[in-house]
Amino acid sequence: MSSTRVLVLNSGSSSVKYQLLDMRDRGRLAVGLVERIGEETSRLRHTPLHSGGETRESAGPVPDHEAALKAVSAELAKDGLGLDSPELAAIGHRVVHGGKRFTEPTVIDDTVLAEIERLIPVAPLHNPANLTGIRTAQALRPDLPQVAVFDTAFHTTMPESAARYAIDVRTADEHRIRRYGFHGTSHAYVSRATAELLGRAPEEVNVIVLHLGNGASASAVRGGKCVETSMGLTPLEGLVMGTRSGDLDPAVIFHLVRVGGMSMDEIDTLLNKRSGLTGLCGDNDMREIRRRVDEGDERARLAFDIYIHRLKKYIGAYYAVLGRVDAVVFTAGVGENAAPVREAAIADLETLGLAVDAELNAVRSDEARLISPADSRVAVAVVPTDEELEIATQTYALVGRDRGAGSERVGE
Ligand SMILES: Nc1ncnc2c1ncn2[C@@H]1O[C@H](COP(=O)(O)OP(=O)(O)O)[C@@H](O)[C@H]1O
Ligand SMILES: CC(=O)OP(=O)(O)O
Ligand SMILES: [Mg+2]
Repeated sequence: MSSTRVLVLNSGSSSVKYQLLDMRDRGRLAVGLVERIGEETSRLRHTPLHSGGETRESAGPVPDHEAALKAVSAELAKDGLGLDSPELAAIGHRVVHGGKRFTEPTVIDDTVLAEIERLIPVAPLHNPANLTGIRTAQALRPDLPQVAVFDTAFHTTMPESAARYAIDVRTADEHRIRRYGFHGTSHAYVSRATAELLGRAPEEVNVIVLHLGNGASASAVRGGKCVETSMGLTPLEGLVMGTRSGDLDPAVIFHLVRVGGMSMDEIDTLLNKRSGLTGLCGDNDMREIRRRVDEGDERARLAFDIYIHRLKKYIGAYYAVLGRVDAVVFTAGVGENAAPVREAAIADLETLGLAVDAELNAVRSDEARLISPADSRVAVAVVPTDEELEIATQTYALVGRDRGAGSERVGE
């Protein structure tokens, strides 16, 4: 029997998203999500697509990522898709921080694990969850290749002028302080899919990608290569996010220590978990914020305005970086679903050739689509991201290459 299936695990700080795909047709056999890991109210949602089966939901505490993965494994087994299947070729993992070293998908061994662990201080919300996902999967299937696909990889093409902070070079080099960028798998997939939507080759088009999920980042992609992105050493820099502040005068931190008497850990928590939309108005979900705005809630209105103001600044900046822009594209939970965010971010940018058609913008769809008027100089688009498909594709390509032609024949 040939092994053509890939399980993809996207372990976030408090969730695990997963997909099982058959790489012969890149079809999804099962998809699911474990949310609110570590809380009393954890929830698992599993859909066995291969059998057209109903979505199954279960609630109850899932204490950590190891327990989450075991629960996922049990759900898959119920559909005969368990991790023990000989049809499984590999497990692909999203790993958020790969530092400077990992520019390509990588088969995980002890050295790779050690490097992901070394990078925990610069991705404290993400790399520990990624590591637990990998270790638990290794324990369940020690014989199977596990592949890491790094969020940072796509951004390694950024020129030094964009990647370096203007601080003392020796200090920066000693501590490997530079801008790495994140969500790269999404930026790569979406920029390519945008070129396809425009009917042009990726090498020909310049795109500004706005990945607006819970974490949010923008990138400027010239001819298929990233030249600038908004996240930096860590996923804290840049846009206003669900719970993260994004850009900030670094002196705010000195002030909070010296005048506010706060510890570094308290400030870390403040900026990563109690800031952004949550910090501004108490909610991080854009649906809830829009509902409150529509009811006339002033705090929610200000939070929304600050979110949009930052987004607009980045659109303008990346327009200038690229010089010529073919498309501005919205993706991820907010970008794909929140029409008011798209409308407000593009409003009053006609002089840049940017506009949104209200009717097209109001359409709800899972398809990649244009939302700019037909005569627009620059396309504005919504392109759903698919990090899991991209990770599966990269994982399968790598494992197929590594196994070589000979091993395929064994046992067939
Ligand atoms: N219909 C919707 N309208 C507005 N915002 C939405 C909608 N659906 C999802 N979102 C937003 O998308 C966010 C999650 O995006 P997602 O890309 O899944 O994030 P992550 O991968 O970081 O968990 C939610 O916090 C919510 O704000
Ligand atoms: C890197 C990052 O911010 O990821 P996420 O949006 O999944 O939190
Ligand atoms: Mg995401």
